[in-house]
Amino acid sequence: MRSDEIKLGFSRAPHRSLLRATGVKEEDFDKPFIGVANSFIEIIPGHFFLNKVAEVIKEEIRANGCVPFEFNTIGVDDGIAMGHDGMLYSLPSREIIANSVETVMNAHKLDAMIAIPNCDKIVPGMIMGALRVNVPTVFVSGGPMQKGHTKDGKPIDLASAFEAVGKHETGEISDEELYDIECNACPSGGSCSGMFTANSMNTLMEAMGIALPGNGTILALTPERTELYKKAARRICQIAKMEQAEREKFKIRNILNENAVRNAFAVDMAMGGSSNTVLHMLAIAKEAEVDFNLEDINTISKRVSHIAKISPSLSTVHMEDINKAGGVNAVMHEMKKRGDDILADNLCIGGETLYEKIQDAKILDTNIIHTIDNPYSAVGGLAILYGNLAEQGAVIKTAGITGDRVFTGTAVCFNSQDEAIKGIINGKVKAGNVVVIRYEGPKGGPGMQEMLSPTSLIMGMGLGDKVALITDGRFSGATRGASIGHVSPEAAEGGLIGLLEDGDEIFIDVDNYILEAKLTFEEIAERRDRFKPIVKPLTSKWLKQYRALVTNASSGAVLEAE
Ligand SMILES: CC(C)(O)[C@@H](O)C(=O)O
Ligand SMILES: [Mg+2]
Repeated sequence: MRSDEIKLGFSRAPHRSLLRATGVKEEDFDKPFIGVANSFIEIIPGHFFLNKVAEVIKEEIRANGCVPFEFNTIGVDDGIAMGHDGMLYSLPSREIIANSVETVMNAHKLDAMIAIPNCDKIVPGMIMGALRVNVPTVFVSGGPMQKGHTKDGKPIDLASAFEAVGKHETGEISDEELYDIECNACPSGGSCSGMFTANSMNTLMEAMGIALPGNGTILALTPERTELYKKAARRICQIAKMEQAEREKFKIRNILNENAVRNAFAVDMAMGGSSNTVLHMLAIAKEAEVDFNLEDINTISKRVSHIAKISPSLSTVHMEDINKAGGVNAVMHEMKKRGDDILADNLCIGGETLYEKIQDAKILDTNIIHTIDNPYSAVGGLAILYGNLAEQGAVIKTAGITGDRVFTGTAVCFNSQDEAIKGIINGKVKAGNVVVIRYEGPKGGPGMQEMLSPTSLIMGMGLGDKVALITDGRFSGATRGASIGHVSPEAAEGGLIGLLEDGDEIFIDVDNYILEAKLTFEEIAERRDRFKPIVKPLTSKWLKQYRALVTNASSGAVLEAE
């Protein structure tokens, strides 16, 4: 056992002494030590109950002959950090989480891990940490939130709350209506109810085979979810007690391989996942040492049909509806009917292969999960655009476009999200504009802010199908409309987005993957000569460290040190 390093021999008497102080009994020294990577934190609705979840899991681990050691990571609630400089810390928190998991698991030589994430950055952070540690690992997320309802019964969620701010701004809704939405959009604990970033990542874990079926869709705080926690705990114990050769198969790098990464993107396409999945999956692929690049996404997108539309792309459908309609297994079973190359067969943490896992799954409601011959679209819900404005790529969630897929507009430039919010509210943005928000990339922000406030204001103010938005920052999973993010290279590293001026003509063609500024070589060269990138003043030591090490979005905004 890996934990023999801290358990065996006379030289480890002090180590055992310390372990005894934590409650380890004589008979426990023969058992596998399981790290329980939890993310209990009181300020996130998807996490405030995870202390109780960990208790259930630890009890099951003890009952199954292993010894649990719980530790916790931090988390940022993107919704609460939204629209102010708190969001600068959101993406960087992914690195702290990855580093925390690596630190605790490796410092104490634990044998296996069960990870309990839920919201946006906690999921990829824990996966990245787990990949560095590379022991058998089962993921089981806290679970999604129920959808909410207004007083008159209309389904709502967090996206409705953000868009309501724009509607209130234009006078379309009253103070009372805004208050009704505020009080009812988030009716329970869990990760916000739509296919936002958290639930997208929790769903992709099923496709990658690192979590058991139901992980993406079974509601939090339900008996069904508690069963899933227990099942996951039993499974990690089963694996931890296997003979070494058998156990080896379930080390996370043997499960989360190239096939798993490709399967994750395929499911993402079929279900219209958050644009943030691109950033996180690229970072995960890098950590797993899998050869996967941004360009590969369009190849997958062309092959996969979009068959499940969920909020924010379809405001009436939420994760609980997908669960009732058969869950992610039913989606995968249906997707596979389009061809053998849609999903690769691959070992899953439950012990079966992906094909075995989905073979009996059925769609129970074809209004919610469409059949393969009746897709929402024949291509997937995400696309990567290229052109002089995005030589290394930019991301758009095609599933969320409400207006034209070809758009020519004139640029209105803002050098930060704050400037953009003020500009939009003050009527600086008009139909036919392309809103440019720059210096919000991983380095420029720093931290690549998620911009649900500007995109929701645009939707809420009725400009959704009349303007486009491009940024080197990123969006929320709750963002809709022609919003193009992750523009790389970013302004802070000299990308053309930094050279744009008000009035420039910008051309977007989603189906041909184009994002271009209509500028001549001479114009660009002349502007580059007088270009001086803005460096935002920073007081935070952590954000300074982050800015020094972070790479751009086209490589997942990972930290790189020599
Ligand atoms: C606050 C949200 C909606 O959770 C957002 O963080 C996302 O990325 O989806
Ligand atoms: Mg987010």
